[in-house]
Amino acid sequence: MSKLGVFDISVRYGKVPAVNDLTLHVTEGERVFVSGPNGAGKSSLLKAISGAVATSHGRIEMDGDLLTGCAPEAIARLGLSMVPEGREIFGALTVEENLRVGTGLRRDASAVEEDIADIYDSFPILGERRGAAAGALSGGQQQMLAIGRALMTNPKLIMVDEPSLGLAPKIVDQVYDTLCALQEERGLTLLIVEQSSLRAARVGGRMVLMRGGRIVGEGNAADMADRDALAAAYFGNSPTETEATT
Ligand SMILES: Nc1ncnc2c1ncn2[C@@H]1O[C@H](COP(=O)(O)OP(=O)(O)OP(=O)(O)O)[C@@H](O)[C@H]1O
Repeated sequence: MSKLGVFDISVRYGKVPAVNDLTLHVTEGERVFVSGPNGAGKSSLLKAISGAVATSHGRIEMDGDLLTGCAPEAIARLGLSMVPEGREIFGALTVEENLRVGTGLRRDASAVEEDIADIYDSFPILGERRGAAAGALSGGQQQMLAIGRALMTNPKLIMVDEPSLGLAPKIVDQVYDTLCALQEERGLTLLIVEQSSLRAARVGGRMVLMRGGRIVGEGNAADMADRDALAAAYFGNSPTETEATT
């Protein structure tokens, strides 16, 4: 069953095209990696889905609900959460205050407490450090906090923009182990921007390769890492173009 449907969307920043006529379908419970070189439009795609940037045409649906034109808060209420690139943690606030950001308007105060307890169950280190300033956490712990905060709206679909950024490989392993465990426990659908095709192959899932705002390759992450599709995109030929010339 299709969880997320992106139909022929484009995103522009003034005259700069970032996403061009892109169509993508994500099935419920699926794990999809979006890869590709810098400037390919990966972040813009995620931002368009979460409502953070407007599309110039096309439409986006989740569970049949139209997301296009909705405010990010309304999209979050429908069950879609985003962990942004760079995490956007409030360093001067405590871990727990970071988790509570945005819950002030929730009427279900007891459910907020339960959600926080659930997050401490999933991330014991956050529970241990609940009173510490978030800025004092390690990079890996901050990534866990950003994921924990995204869980506070009880999403069914989580988008994560470059969870590996700036983290040592061992810590990246832990972040992905946690994401995969959460996916299993909560039946989540995951859409992840990941620069490393090898990493995506190791974690497993479907990989979508972007270049110039378009999808230029798609397949099982392990197969994609084996092929030269990624290199082709980096060096200027789409996989189809490469095949045509060999
Ligand atoms: N706020 C902005 N204003 C103007 N142009 C932008 C803005 N954000 C992104 N762009 C441009 O849009 C295009 C796509 O950028 P985007 O950040 O979506 O790509 P990306 O694949 O996520 O790259 P990276 O891996 O470097 O984050 C690039 O040409 C970029 O320079």
